[in-house]
Amino acid sequence: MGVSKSTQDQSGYEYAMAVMKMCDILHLRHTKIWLRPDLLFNFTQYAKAQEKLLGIIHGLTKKVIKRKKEEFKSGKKPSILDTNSNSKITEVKEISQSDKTVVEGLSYGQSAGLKDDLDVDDDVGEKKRLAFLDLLLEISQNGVVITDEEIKEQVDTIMFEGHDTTAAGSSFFLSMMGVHQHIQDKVVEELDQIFGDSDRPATFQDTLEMKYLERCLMETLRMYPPVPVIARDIKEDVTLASNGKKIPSGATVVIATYKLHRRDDIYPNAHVFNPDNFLPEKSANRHYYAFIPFSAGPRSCVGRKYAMLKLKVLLSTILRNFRVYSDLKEEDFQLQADIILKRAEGFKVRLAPRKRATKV
Ligand code: HEM
Repeated sequence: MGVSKSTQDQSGYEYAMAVMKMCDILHLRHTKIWLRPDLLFNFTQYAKAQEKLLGIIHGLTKKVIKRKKEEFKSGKKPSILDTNSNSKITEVKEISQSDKTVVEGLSYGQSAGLKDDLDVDDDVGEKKRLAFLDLLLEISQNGVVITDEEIKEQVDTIMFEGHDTTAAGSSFFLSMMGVHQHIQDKVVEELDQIFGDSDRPATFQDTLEMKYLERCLMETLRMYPPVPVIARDIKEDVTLASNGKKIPSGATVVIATYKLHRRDDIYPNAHVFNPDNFLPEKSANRHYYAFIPFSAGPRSCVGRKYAMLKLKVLLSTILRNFRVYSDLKEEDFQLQADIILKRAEGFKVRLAPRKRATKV
């Protein structure tokens, strides 16, 4: 949003907690059918709690926008994101090769040569970009009709989508590292090769070298997609190319990413955590839509490149400093990953400070 850290207070934490509690209420309404009609829901304690939580959530968004607007009016320059790959990590650089765009190190396992709607060709080279909120405010000043309410909704969307999914993804990743110690060894080895004894912050270039960590991350997103189902309302009749069956307009189609990612015909031993599923040669032979943690098509995740980048920086920083342990055993996991996960109330992951290999 282009709001510097020094201006942030506890509100970021309160925001995240409020979103978490709000999600609990939403999930409750999924499972407790009588809570679904607003008429009944409004009489419960949850309705009151919801009002309070939404006040916190929308309150922060409003505060951030207000502060930005004041900066705008006072003539303060908007935040420019530096895309210099050797300094801050802010932008993904795409490299154009012949007629197709190759996103180096960021293919997410999808088949080579195929592009999704977001892989646009004009996104080449180093660019100066505005932070998201600065951009919205700037276009609203330049005659584009976008109301304050619309800006608020966009900011709400990005703030929610951006933190909940990455939090889930990084938790699952660390859980996998704790359970699969030998895989963690390999990630740590790669990080030691990249960073040696240095404790400098990771750069964009470093993230491109985190090939094995990236494979582990993609394997985590395969087995435990933070968004396990997506759905679409069908606006016109659709005939499926695969079997000629017709889906009528008005139907809701639910796509279970979680189930798709567990298909043994696509991923042999699909219930086993195996980062090699994302070796380039394996990914190349898979259907483009066989791996869709970020969904696909025009409404797929706009933050996916940012998410992969930030996750790599976050997770590499943790694993450079800590060893992750779990109270679950790898054998248990490999046998029945999901049953164990469901049963594993109080499943703990421990972090222990780690000495750099090169220091020993
Ligand atoms: C591991 C991290 C993430 C995962 C797994 C993820 C997953 C998804 C999925 C599956 C969708 C599409 C839902 C659908 O098709 O109905 C989506 C949409 C979206 N995501 Fe993400 N996301 C992640 C991170 C982020 C981040 C970091 C941001 C923003 C900074 C973000 C912003 C959005 C937005 C704005 C949409 C809605 C796009 C639209 O409706 O056109 N996401 N995300």
